[in-house]
Amino acid sequence: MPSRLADAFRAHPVHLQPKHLHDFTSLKELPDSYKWASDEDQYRAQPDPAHHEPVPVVDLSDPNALEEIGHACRRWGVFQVVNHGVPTTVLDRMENVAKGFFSLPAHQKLKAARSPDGISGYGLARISSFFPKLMWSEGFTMVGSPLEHFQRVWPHDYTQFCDAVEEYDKQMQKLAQTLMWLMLGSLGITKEDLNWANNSNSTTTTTPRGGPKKEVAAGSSSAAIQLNHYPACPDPDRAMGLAPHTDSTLLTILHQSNTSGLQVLRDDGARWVTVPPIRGGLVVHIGDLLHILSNGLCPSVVHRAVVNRDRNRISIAYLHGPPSNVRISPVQKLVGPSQPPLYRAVTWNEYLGTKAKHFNKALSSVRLCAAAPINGLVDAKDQKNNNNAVKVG
Ligand SMILES: O=C(O)CCC(=O)C(=O)O
Ligand SMILES: [Fe+2]
Repeated sequence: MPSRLADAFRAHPVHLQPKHLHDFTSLKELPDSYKWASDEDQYRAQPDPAHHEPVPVVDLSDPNALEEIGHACRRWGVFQVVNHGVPTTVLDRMENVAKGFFSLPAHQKLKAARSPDGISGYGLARISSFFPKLMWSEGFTMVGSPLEHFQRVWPHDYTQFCDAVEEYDKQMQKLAQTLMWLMLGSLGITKEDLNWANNSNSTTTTTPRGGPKKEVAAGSSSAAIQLNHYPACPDPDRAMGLAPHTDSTLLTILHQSNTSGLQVLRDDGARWVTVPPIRGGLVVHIGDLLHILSNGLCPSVVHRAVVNRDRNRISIAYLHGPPSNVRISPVQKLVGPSQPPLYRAVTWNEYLGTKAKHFNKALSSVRLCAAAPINGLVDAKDQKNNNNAVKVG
């Protein structure tokens, strides 16, 4: 089993490479390879109902924040946070890094291409290989320092971009820890209940730009930063920005630019609900590992990104996971004679490998008990014959 996050996909190389990406800006019509139609009807971009109950917004400075987070975690698996302490300037600076990178000509971006079995770099969404059609997006993943990639792309002014990422990472680490303990606290779980979490304060993703690689302290949590770009699309109703999925994290903190596109699945798969961008606000998703840790009490939210006709969209996901050596299993406190453990123990790396192999069936593949809730998702390849497949709209 790989012990470093960066090695999680070694055994599962992807065959769709960045060279398969089109130059989106030159396309005046949607090519067939991007048309999600007929067989993929369930995944077609559809408007969501205007008056659906909105995704909860939690003000972290509100004395009721813990209670509201508890409610959102159990009922939604997603919420937005405001007054979270991360300065808007830090978010804006990071958004500018993403905009700067994605607006480069294709040959420049390809200098930072992700290798087939690697985790970091520029490329198509990894989940693309599970679908017969391509997604209208491009991404850049950072695990560890982006220094090498940035030097290749911006040989003269990479430092300002590295600095923005480093500051973003620092702020997100802090917020992720705060949110994690609020989410767990709302379930009655304390630091004493998770021995691995006691010394996991010093987390690190990126390293200082010029300096030596920071050693990751034993017990420190791991993370990745994912930049996503969804260019304006000539036929948004037939395209898909990012197909429905759950995140393989404990939790994900998502910053979205001021263009909407993120949707979460609600009402047992009946409806997609848009998560509107809030200036300075951040979206928090529960990932599969927190779902496992909570013994199924908190759903890992199924979400997707749709695209727009006239506007580019950027999103930045901070993917927060446990220390790579830690086995995540349902917390003892939440297990009892009437609540048997629903999942077996997995490390983050092991789970990422499972996800790379089984995609939306990964959670059920680590399930111990038939009663464990799964979120109604099925692999696109199985959809034709499956009556319980997600219905959109
Ligand atoms: O762009 C978005 O809104 C969603 C991004 C996302 O789900 C991801 O990066 O995992
Ligand atoms: Fe996601």
